[in-house]
Amino acid sequence: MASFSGICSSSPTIKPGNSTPRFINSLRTDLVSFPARPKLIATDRVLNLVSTQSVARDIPTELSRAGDGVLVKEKKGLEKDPHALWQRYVDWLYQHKELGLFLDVSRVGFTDEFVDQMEPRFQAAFRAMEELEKGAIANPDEGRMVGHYWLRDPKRSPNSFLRLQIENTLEAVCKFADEVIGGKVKPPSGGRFTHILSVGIGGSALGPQFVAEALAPDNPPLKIRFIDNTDPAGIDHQIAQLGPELATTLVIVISKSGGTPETRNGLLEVQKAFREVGLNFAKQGVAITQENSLLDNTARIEGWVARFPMFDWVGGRTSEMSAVGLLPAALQGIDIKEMLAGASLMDEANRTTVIRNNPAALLALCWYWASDGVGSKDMVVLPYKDSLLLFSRYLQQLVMESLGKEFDLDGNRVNQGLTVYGNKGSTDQHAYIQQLREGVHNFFVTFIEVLRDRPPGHDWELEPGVTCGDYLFGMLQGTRSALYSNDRESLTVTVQEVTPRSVGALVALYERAVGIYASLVNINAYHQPGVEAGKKAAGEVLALQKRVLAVLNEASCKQPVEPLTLEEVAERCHAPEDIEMIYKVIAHMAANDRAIIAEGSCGSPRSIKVFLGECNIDELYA
Ligand SMILES: O=P(O)(O)OC[C@H]1O[C@](O)(CO)[C@@H](O)[C@@H]1O
Repeated sequence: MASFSGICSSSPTIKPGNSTPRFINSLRTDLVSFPARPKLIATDRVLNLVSTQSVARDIPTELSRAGDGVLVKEKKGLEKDPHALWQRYVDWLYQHKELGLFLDVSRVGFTDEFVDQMEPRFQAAFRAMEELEKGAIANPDEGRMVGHYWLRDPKRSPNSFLRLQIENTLEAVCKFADEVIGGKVKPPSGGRFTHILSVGIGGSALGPQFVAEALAPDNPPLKIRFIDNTDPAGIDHQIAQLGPELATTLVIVISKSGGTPETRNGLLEVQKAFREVGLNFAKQGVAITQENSLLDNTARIEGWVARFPMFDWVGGRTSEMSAVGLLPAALQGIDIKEMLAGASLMDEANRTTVIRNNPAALLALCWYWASDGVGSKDMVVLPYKDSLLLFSRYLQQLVMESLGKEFDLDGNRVNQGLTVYGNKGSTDQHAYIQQLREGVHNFFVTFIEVLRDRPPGHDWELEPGVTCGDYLFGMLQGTRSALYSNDRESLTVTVQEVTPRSVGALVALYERAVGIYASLVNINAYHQPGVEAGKKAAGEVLALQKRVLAVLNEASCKQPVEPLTLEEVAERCHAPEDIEMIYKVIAHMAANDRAIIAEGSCGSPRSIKVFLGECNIDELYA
């Protein structure tokens, strides 16, 4: 059995100090400070953003003419003259020849003055990005470097150790994938691995899910399934769908921290399923995680088939080009080197400091304009291609977990963010486009267009001169025009084809746009402190549930059994203030036959008397 323990365990821990990090914060002396929560004052053709805070000295007079503390952004009506609009289209059209990628921002109404006014902020953002790529501590709260750009261009790593880590991991991923596909690494039952069951959540699932949907061939060497939740029925479904092929399934458990509860639960459930049919999980398990995490240690001690590293300096939501995204992709026969090449080319294009030549900066400019730099409008992402269906879901985490922040880098409460949702065109035309065209005006659209309809030689005309793909094209163009004519702004990203290269480029484009936009609005894009609150609260609920169980158990062991009211349970738990949560815990247990409602019903909480079906004496005296 191939062992990759060398890759995962021999690396010394990299301390930020090893790479002479610079603090991005120190760069920000020349950044403007931003309005915390601008009050919007709309006039006929002018929208004034009145800051509750100071604006920087370098805001051009045009913007700050209303006086200190006031940012005035002119919003003219959208250009409707066809000739002027065509000129705008031509003037602003961005093309990346080698990638076959275009970006059209002509249907976003920013003015030349606005671009000029934003110029100093963009230059500061470009400098911050340059420092980040050199190894600065770009995630100051967590004291971490942010290195996902090095994954596709390892020579940009701040030191040779990191470079080697990246290169070795890529080599190991390719070798392992070749050996699995070629049958050298095989399941204990013999034959070949036929399936992947990926267990992970958030950034440890969304990238692999998006890429599988976008790029996996119709008959991949290994078919992939995902467990990305702690929903037992969902987990059972995935395992049931595998059926006897569980014996030829490679289970890849992905977790940067190695301690995410949903992923741990998924792993325990899968291990149970293996035990039940007499399979040895360790012989089919692969871990992708940080060195010495709980998951890493479990995999090492239990002797799993392989372990691959997840680096401290790669965030979950930007991990698609690490082993997290590359291993599942390679096992599905996707050309991961092409994905990396596409991302690298896009990164290179995004290093220019000329806004109009920098596609990520153009995106950030449009986001800022459309949402007033405070997330006042939502971003609707509409790929007109079924295989890109999950792009909007992938972007939802990338953008919202990165930009949705309560405080800016100076500690001001800003409640920033940019809401992302979407599905696909033209399907959504028959769902919510009605509201986009005519209803509440709280969004801008990003169309994702793919020029190639089908592989060459497969197209046919379903009516004279018109193919199925022409309809899709027509729907996209029609929707774009119809929205614009009603003053709904949109931008369009066009790629020639959905290939590993273009998908890599799309991922890199949005990763950089998020980074630049975060600089523009002065927030840390690389941490997620808000997620902790929900996790902590979930832990408290489960702790309360254990107390409830102990109380009910004690009452249920009495002779005769003593059914308790909710008030009695709450009192015996010493948690009268948690009575509502206690009710919910009991209702959930009752729905799952783990508690018995002796009197009353869950619809009338005050009427309930409850006990446990079984008395656990051992627990009582534990
Ligand atoms: O890879 P992990 O550590 O299991 O985390 C999964 C996800 O959970 C989060 O930390 C937020 O809950 C995401 O940022 C991350 O992608």
